[in-house]
Amino acid sequence: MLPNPSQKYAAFAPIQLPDRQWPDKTLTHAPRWLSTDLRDGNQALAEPMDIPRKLRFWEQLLKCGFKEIEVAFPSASETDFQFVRQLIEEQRIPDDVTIQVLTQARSDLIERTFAALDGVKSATVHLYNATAPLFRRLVFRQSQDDIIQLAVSATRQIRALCEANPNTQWRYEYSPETFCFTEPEFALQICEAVADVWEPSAARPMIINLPATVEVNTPNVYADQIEYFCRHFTRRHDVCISVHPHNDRGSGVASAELALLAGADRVEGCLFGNGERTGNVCLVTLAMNLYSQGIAPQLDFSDMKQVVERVEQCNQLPVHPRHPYAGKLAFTAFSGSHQDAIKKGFHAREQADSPRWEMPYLPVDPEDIGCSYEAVIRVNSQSGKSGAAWMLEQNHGLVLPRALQQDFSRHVQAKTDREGNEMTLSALWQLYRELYGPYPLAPRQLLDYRSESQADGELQLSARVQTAEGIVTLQGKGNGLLSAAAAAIASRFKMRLAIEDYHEHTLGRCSESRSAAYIRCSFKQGVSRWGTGIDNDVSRASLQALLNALPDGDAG
Ligand SMILES: CC(=O)SCCNC(=O)CCNC(=O)[C@H](O)C(C)(C)COP(=O)(O)OP(=O)(O)OC[C@H]1O[C@@H](n2cnc3c(N)ncnc32)[C@H](O)[C@@H]1OP(=O)(O)O
Ligand SMILES: CC(C)C(=O)C(=O)O
Ligand SMILES: [Mg+2]
Repeated sequence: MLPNPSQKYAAFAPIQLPDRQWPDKTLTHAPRWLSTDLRDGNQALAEPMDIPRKLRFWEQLLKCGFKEIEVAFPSASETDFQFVRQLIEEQRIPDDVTIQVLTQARSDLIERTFAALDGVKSATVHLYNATAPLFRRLVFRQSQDDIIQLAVSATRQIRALCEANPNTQWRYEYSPETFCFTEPEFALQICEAVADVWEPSAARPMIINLPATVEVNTPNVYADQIEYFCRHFTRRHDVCISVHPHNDRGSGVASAELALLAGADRVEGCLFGNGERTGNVCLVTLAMNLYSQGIAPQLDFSDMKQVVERVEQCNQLPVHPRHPYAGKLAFTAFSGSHQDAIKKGFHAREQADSPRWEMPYLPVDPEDIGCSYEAVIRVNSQSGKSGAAWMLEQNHGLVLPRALQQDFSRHVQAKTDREGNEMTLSALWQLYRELYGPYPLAPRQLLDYRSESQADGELQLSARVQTAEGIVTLQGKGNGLLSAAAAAIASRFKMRLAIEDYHEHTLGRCSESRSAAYIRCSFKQGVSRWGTGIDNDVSRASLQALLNALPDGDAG
């Protein structure tokens, strides 16, 4: 890279608009959406879609609720042409959906475009030509007047062809391609000239699409350009102003949002930001951003995973795991403090009587877009006590006491740090059972027990326990079941122990629920250990928890 890049790259001169209004506006409703996945998205693929792939994508777009879909550049290829024919001839276009097709301002290409559209009920014909100084000078080698003439005469031809086919409801879209680095006055001038030919009205709909063909500015500059255009365009109230941001600087979404504040009515883009170079603006992100602010986006992503799968299949490109709302990791927290806050958020939500979503770190409820809470918290060496506790609670119903969470977390931390891996749920559960029970077959498995109240108010316990050496019988007395059991263990296994902590809860909500018991015992030299027992009977669960808290072997 250059030590002084200014020798090579000139900074863009921002537009002068000191009385700009857009910074004080807020978004209150969804814009009109146009998906250009089958055109701008498609033209950016190494292997453009064949007709079956295009059809699958088309069905997906309908399912998501798109009402305007740019389906092809019919004069570009036989595939694109035939795709449009197939949609029309097989009557695949719902009455409330308008297809759009793109053409250059070249007479033969316009003819071919109309041939593709023959017999369609309604369609938008989209004409583009680049207007920026660099393109006028380098690509077209034409003056401003020549460039205006190119657009005007193509519009005349399009109008005539529309009028020659009155059975179709026609809409016309004009894009001064490269708008975002065209002189604002010239962009206005060419759009005025084109609109003078089309004569837009309610009966003759027109869309002026102002693309950020290559994103060259910060989004506020694009917003200024849009506001300037909207304020000065003579026929503003007769046209729909559309934006078409690309993402070269990574701010396509911000550009679209600020452009909407600045007066745009419509956004063109692609699902998950596919499109030329770094992509078109991502329509999923834009829609979900509105949704997260309580605004119905008029697009449906209730089954986000399915949409991702279908789009990946059609585009043959992966959706990034960190893609907003849709990536595999979009709702996942590995880090301890995030997990702790999310776990508290979910607990608070269970108690809350308001539907309001108030969740640390999660801007929307994953359930709304068909994602389970399973992937929300995952455990590795960056995780704290809450992560592992959450996974056990969600998947095994165990609500660990805080001190047990801390104890377990130390073991999880040591293991994940040592192995450098994420810990799966099954590995986590296995570690938990190894440390605390409940085992399928514990080293000391309670078989049965009897307890009797004594005249002195104490309880006499007799319990049979299966050990590796065979069945042993424990006998002890205490002022309750657990103290009797502790006395019995102390005498049978020759260990000193004291019960320091005891917790129990039911697993699940029905009356046949099982119980989980957690016990912490201290042994000599300050050693303490936890055990967990699960049983249909709470007393058996407690006794087993106590047995599971004992150290291996007979030495205490
Ligand atoms: C920003 C965008 O996404 S714009 C859309 C871009 N999409 C595509 O290009 C995909 C489909 N395109 C194609 O298949 C081909 O480019 C075609 C069929 C349209 C045209 O192919 P060709 O006739 O071989 O021309 P080519 O693609 O090289 O186009 C360049 C010529 O078109 C001219 N041109 C470029 N854009 C336009 C336009 N919008 N209107 C009129 N002429 C144009 C160029 O100045 C150049 O003219 P020249 O040959 O006299 O120098
Ligand atoms: C054809 C136009 C709208 C385009 O795709 C662009 O400018 O990016
Ligand atoms: Mg584009």
